[in-house]
This record gives sequence, C-alpha cells and structure tokens, in this order.
Amino acid sequence: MERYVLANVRSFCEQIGMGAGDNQKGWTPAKNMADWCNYLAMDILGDLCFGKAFHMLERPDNRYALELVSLATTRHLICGTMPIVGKLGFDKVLFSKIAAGRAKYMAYSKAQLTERTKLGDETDRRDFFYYLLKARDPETGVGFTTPELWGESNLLIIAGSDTTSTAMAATFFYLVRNAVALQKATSEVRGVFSDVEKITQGAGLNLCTYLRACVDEAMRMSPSVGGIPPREVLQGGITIDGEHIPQGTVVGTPHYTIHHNAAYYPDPFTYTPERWIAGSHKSQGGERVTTSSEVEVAQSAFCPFSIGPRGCIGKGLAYQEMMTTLARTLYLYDIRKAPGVVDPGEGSPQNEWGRHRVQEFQLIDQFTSLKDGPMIEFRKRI
Ligand code: HEM
Repeated sequence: MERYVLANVRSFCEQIGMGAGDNQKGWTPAKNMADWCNYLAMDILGDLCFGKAFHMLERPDNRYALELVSLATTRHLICGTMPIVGKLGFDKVLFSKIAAGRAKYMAYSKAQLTERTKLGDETDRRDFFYYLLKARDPETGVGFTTPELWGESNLLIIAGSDTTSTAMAATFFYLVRNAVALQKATSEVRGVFSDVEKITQGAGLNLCTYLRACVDEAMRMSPSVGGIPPREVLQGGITIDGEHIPQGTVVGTPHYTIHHNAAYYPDPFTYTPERWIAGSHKSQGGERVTTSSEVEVAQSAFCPFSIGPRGCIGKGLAYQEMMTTLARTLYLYDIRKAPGVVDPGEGSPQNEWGRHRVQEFQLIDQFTSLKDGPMIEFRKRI
C-alpha cells in the first residue's frame, strides 16, 4: 500500500510548492496548512480504504466533503456527550445545520462504500474494504452486514483523516516557530537522504529520530483527540486513586490534560523535542541534557493514540504518513512562518484564558479537532 501513500505525498509536495514565482526560486504565497494537510490525509485514506483517492489535493471541487466531516464530528461530540439529544431527534431542531451536514456525510460515506462494493475483488488493491468485505465470522461463517460496513466506513473516514492532518499541521506550526528545532530536523533529513525518492518507510526514516521527536512533541502539545475519550464504568464499579466510582458512571481524562501535567512534562507549554531523546541538549535551555529516566517518564504518560484494547489501530500508518510527508517537505523546501500574515492557528492575549498563548496551536474539540492554519511559505531548497 505504500505506493498509494507516496503518490499522494508527491502530489502534496508539488502543490505546496506552487506559486513561487516565475523562476521558482522565491517563496510561495502563504499556504494554510490545516487545509493542505486535510486534503492529503483524505486522499490517502480514500486510496487505502476505498480503492481510489478523493483527489482533493488537485481538485478544489472535491473538497466539499471536508465540511461534512466537520459537521458530522460536531454532532458526534454533542450526541455522544448527551445521547438523549440524538435519540429523540432534538439535534434536527436545535442544531439543524449540524444535523443536516451529518446526514449528508452519512450519504457521502455510504456512496463511497457502494462504489467500492461494486468493485468487489476486481481490483489489484488489498485496501481496507478488500478485507472487510471478505471477512467471515470463524464460528458462524457470516460476514459483516451492510449497516455494519457503513459504520466502518463512517468511522474510518473520520478516524483516519482528521487526526493525522491535525498532527501534521501541528508539527508544521511548531517547527516554523522554533528555529533551532526546524534547523535540526531539516539538517537531519538532508543528511540522511541524498534523493527525495529514497524517503520511504524504512531504515532511513527510522534514523530521523529528531524529526520523530518533533512529531511526538507536537502531538503532546496539541493532541488530535484532545478531549475526553469517554468510558463507562462496568458492573461492580471501579476504584481510581482511592475513590470508588459506581457502575454506569462515564469517566475519562482529556489527553490534553495528561500531556500538560508538569510531573511528566516539565515546562509543559514549551515545545521541546529534546525531551524525547536521552542525551540531547535542550534547544532553549543551555546546558541541561535529557536523561533516560526523564524520557521514560515522558513516554509513560504519552497517549495521543489512546492506549489499551480500544487504542488506535492506525498508529503505524499515521506515523508512516506523517514522517514521509514531513521528511519529503523538509528535503525539498525551506519553510517559514508567513511574514505579515495573521495566522489563525495562533493563540492571542486578547482571547479567552486558555487560548491566550501565541505559541500554542489552537484546536477546537469536536471529538477530533477543528483547526485553521498555520500559514506557511515554501521555497525550493537552495
Ligand atoms: C495522528 C494520527 C492519529 C491519531 C492521533 C489517532 C488517535 C486515535 C485515538 C485517540 C483513538 C481512540 C478513540 C477512543 O478511545 O475513543 C483512535 C481510534 C481509532 N483510530 Fe486512530 N488516530 C490516528 C490515525 C488513524 C488512522 C490513520 C487510522 C486508519 C486509517 C485510524 C483508525 C482508527 C480506528 C478505526 C479507531 C477505533 C479503534 C477501536 O475502537 O477499536 N486512526 N485513534
């Protein structure tokens, strides 16, 4: 499947470099990376799930589905938190635009599945639905029902695209605001690879430990699923931190909160990729070197993909997409925060408390994340 990921990453790299002027040596106009990362993640997902890219990178008229995804996740957050709203259909009255958008999203997702089902086995692709359509219960021999397959389709489009694009956009946001990190990550990639086409999953990318730390630190500071992943306490209740919680109670801790707990992450609002690499010097702190026990503590609380049996099944794929895209981008381009352009991704002291940090990528929790920015310019590597 890697060739489908790579084809889309190539297209992304081509598109973001467009508009640099006639000689192609200047900076491009500012690009909104939330948008571009969304197009890329959706196109990869289409290829891997439904046997065809959605072609959002190249064709603006295909991008309308992103708005539907956003409305569907917003409804998911509201009705997931207050199931009664969905059950009684209040959402159609109280949030009619959101409910209508979600209905359109369901239709879109069904249409993708219908098209894919028509292909059946008549494809050389072993995409996700190749396996889902063939899957049989080993005891009963029964396959998935159509509504179950719709459910998979709805889940995969959202779970596999929005999350990855948030993490990529966040990494771009922090890199262009942290000159030392950007310089280290860029030199690492350009030192390891001698040809952009060699940037594929494997030994070379595994050597890019600093770039990987940049991605992890971005996901720590701005987790794609930042809110509470809710869990219902089962029969008999549970004791957490000495407190008995009765069965039926919904509990959860937001990933954002865990990731900003100073007991695990000293100076938690500062972007410090070095906290993930034992023996490395902190970029902005002089002599202090990260110890291996500090890395262990940081790793012990890191949960952007959640943990346990319901943790993310797409983690490996997500890292592959992110590392390939970021490495290829840094290999091909110098990048910078667009000068003189208001970046909707930044916080501001004028905003409500919690959104006041200029250097923090602003996400809006809709179970996954709504984002805008960062605004970035690209220049072909000199
Ligand atoms: C940076 C990228 C990603 C992040 C941060 C992320 C995060 C998460 C989180 C936090 C959950 C657990 C949700 C919960 O507990 O309720 C989850 C579940 C899931 N993710 Fe991801 N994800 C990413 C990429 C992907 C990709 C690329 C795919 C597939 C193409 C994917 C497919 C899924 C699925 C199917 C589940 C549900 C698993 C289950 O309930 O058994 N994710 N993801």
